[in-house]
Amino acid sequence: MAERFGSYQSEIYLQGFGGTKPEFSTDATRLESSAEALMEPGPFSYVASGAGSGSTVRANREAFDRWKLVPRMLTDSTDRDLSTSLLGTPMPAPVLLAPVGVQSIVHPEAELATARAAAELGVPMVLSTASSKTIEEVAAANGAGPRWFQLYWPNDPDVTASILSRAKKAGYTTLVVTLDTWTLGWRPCDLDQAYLPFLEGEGVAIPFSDPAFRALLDKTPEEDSAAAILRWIFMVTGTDRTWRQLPFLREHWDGPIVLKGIQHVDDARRAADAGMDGVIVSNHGGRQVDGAVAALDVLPEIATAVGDRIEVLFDSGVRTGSDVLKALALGASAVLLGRPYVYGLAHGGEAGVRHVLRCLLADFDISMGLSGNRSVGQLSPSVLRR
Ligand SMILES: Cc1cc2nc3c(=O)[nH]c(=O)nc-3n(C[C@H](O)[C@H](O)[C@H](O)COP(=O)(O)O)c2cc1C
Ligand SMILES: CC(C)CC(=O)C(=O)O
Repeated sequence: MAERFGSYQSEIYLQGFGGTKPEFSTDATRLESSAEALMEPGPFSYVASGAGSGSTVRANREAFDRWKLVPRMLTDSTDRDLSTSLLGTPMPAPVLLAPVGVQSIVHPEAELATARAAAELGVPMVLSTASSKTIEEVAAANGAGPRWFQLYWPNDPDVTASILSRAKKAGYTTLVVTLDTWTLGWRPCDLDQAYLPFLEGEGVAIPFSDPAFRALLDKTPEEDSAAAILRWIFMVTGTDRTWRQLPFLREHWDGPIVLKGIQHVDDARRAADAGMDGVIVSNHGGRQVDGAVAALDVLPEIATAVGDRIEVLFDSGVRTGSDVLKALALGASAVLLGRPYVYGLAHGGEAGVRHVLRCLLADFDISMGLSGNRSVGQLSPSVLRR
């Protein structure tokens, strides 16, 4: 029988029997509110806010609320199996940790804490290029855990090749290339505080430890960090990377490649035609284009168009076990979790991330069973009503 994540519920109730409440809330929304009280205003609003008026952040949630599950009874879903395998990565459940950069603004152990929590549960983490720790440090913390690497694509081929070869050597198996953030979105909450983590020297551990990047600088990052930071920002922003350059990534990465930030069905088709192995349907958690369509609203058409050719993953707005079920039923093969685990990190480092993951997996496990579903492969739009 597969691991029963739902047993976390009994664990919490049994502790309650002895008078002990869980250390952190089991609810993603309440965890966000308590994180606000814990964190400095700059870092909190950097994590929580979105682009412009926040309409896409809200749309991501509203899209989930429009779909309802229709539970079935007496289906004997006791012996359910949540496990799956994606692009060669075996997973205990169809859930990954989304790439989130600059985690040192949230907790001093940053991505190391996240990597340990993910490894303990066997949940793959996707390490961001904008990480506060190096590729190698995070791999060591993640140990035998599954790990993927997310690329913010530098316009210098030597730097790109060097970063990819470090990731490969350190055991990251799948490459996620983020396409939607070639410049930062218009984010009034951060602008009003003039808060940008990069400018405070956060999120540059990977370039600063990279020999190819360092070779380009007149002074080392230790001698002149401001110049090195600006050089890096200019290298990873701009529009000169297009579909035509994708073969370069294929030449320098021999594992699966997934394009993140796909929102139009024609871009998904183009990714499949270009020989990519998957796409992540995502609007970056509403952080880039204010007014962009909810990611869940474009998932079904993309899954229908390319789901038989490449893997279709999903993120933006996942908060509960039912959300995972809904995204899978609408065609995703797995979902990525963003902000909620960052709030877990803020509350309790590794233990906080572990708690958030265990809550999501327990909720998913229980919601699968109670709605009469035994395995993730069995989910289809027929379990939903709009
Ligand atoms: C603070 C923060 C930093 C992020 N950093 C990255 C990043 O470095 N690379 C990336 O591809 N996506 C990044 N994302 C986007 C996430 O990978 C993901 O798409 C998004 O958070 C999903 O939405 P959710 O937060 O509603 O779950 C970041 C998101 C947040 C909140
Ligand atoms: C360091 C940033 C570029 C991370 C990011 O993707 C974001 O803030 O949305």
